[in-house]
Amino acid sequence: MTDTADKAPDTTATDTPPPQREALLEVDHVTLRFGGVVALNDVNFTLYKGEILGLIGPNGAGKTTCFNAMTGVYTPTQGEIRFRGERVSGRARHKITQLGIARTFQNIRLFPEMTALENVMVGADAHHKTSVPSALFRLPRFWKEERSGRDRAHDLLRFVSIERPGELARNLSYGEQRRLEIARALATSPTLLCLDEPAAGFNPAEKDALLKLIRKIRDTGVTVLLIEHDMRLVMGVTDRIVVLEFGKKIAEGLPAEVRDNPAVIAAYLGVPTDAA
Ligand SMILES: Nc1ncnc2c1ncn2[C@@H]1O[C@H](COP(=O)(O)OP(=O)(O)OP(=O)(O)O)[C@@H](O)[C@H]1O
Repeated sequence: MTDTADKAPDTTATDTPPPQREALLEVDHVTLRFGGVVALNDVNFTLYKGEILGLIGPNGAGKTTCFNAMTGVYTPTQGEIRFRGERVSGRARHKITQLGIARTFQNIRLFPEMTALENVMVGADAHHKTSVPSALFRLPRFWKEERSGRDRAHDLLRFVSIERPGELARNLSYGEQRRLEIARALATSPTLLCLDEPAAGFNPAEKDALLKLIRKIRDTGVTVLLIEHDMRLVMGVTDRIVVLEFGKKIAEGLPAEVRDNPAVIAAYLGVPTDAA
């Protein structure tokens, strides 16, 4: 993770839109109010299977609220969110995980006193079929799931380049902890992975490694939704970008289109659109 710090990221991923346009997640005219605050205002976009979609916007634009609405933390005031055609709005969080949506958080939320391996195995539990009696009495199904969960957790740790599965999460480096969160989310075998500012606090070399990891995740067939403030990373890794400002969608398109969009430039520079 040290030799690529100053190289511009490979932007080939931005040249071609995804070949298949099968809708995976539809945010259908979603409005979400917190009292007087309109955190999302008639937001409408579709995430297609197999793509890496960036969700960007200045602080307070509504990005995390949008993630929270997709993952069952909040129910939209108006509109709905559909995943593979099924309504997710208002469903319990664990049901949404079982449908195939996983996420990481802006602030690291690991179990610090558990090992890296155990943290990932907790993620895999979302799909375990072991009944309570089977777990209590250690019936064969329990051991079978325990073993396969452990093997898969080892594979996932290798996938995110964590070499110390037995280390307590709190003893891992900051970068490792962030990657461990990703491994734990992947352990739920998601169809869609939502990453909330995964590069926060990373140095350029760590960002380059993360860019490669996100592509590797997509190459395994997982669709990725990425909230990220680092424009170099966003422009380098996403296929398309949706831009929010004050809860409204102000732009959507290929990274190059979004980068040159006057409304987006104005939103980031904090000047009125017609002055940009
Ligand atoms: N639980 C809540 N109660 C009240 N207001 C909220 C709540 N969550 C978010 N908001 C407000 O909704 C708006 C959107 O916030 P949100 O966190 O979604 O923005 P963001 O784009 O993720 O910002 P950042 O980049 O700073 O994380 C903000 O005005 C915020 O203060």
